[in-house]
Amino acid sequence: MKKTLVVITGASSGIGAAMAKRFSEEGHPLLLVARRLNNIQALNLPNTLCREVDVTDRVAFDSAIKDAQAQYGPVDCLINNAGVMLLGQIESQDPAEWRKMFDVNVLALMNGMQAVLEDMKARHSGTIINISSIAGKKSFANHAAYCGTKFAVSAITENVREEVADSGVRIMAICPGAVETELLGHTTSKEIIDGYEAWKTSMGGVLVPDDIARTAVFMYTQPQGVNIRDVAITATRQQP
Ligand SMILES: NC(=O)C1=CN([C@@H]2O[C@H](COP(=O)(O)OP(=O)(O)OC[C@H]3O[C@@H](n4cnc5c(N)ncnc54)[C@H](OP(=O)(O)O)[C@@H]3O)[C@@H](O)[C@H]2O)C=CC1
Ligand SMILES: O=CCS(=O)(=O)O
Repeated sequence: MKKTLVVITGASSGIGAAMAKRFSEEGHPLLLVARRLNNIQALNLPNTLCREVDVTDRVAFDSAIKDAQAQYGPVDCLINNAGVMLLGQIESQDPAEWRKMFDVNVLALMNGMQAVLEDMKARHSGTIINISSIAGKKSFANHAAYCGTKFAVSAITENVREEVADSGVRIMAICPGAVETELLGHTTSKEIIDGYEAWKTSMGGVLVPDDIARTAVFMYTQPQGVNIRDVAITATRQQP
């Protein structure tokens, strides 16, 4: 059977890059988007359109999806993975940091959902996987704004799931705990980064991106009539 188009945002590193490799191994044509075009091109995956897109640019995001559909047919799976984590305390954090997190983690994710949902509903098929976080289920030190974005992602995912369930379209969330990626590197407080690294060491290491990639493939490859709504996945030794 012909494999269908999978779109992955934030595929230039970490979890997104790992998912790109896994879905490509499954034989899917891909649209990979991120700002670092070199990184996604360097994955060198077959049947893959790589586009330099800032997901907060709705027009550019839509246009990349249209181009991929012209080449590979309808989007059967959209993975909204692009995200930023700028840890800090509300009393002292630069508001530009939380604005950026809400723009990328929440508003761009909604843009992505809107770009593909109408067509998926009309076809009575399709899957959207939103990458939320364990920080979308509970609070963590220095995570107030980030948790706000991920609680929003989880809430939007569940709400839209109900809205489109009757059409046969699946909406899923994956909520990872700490994963070894570049994510922490954008936080501006060295003290917070050091504390987070010490926490990771204290649990003997964390998940690797492929742990999440395998999870996404497992969820997606269930029959269309089966929707694994929400998966929380953490290192066994992660306590909170
Ligand atoms: N690592 C972890 O511990 C956890 C991560 N997550 C979530 O997983 C997702 C992936 O993060 P992870 O792999 O860890 O981190 P990385 O920093 O390695 O990857 C983040 C990805 O998002 C992309 N991105 C960021 N901003 C934009 C933008 N404006 N437009 C397009 N792409 C963008 C980056 O690409 P580029 O810079 O090239 O644009 C990059 O590919 C995020 O949503 C994160 O919140 C959830 C729980 C745990
Ligand atoms: O999303 C990030 C993972 S954690 O910091 O909440 O564990």
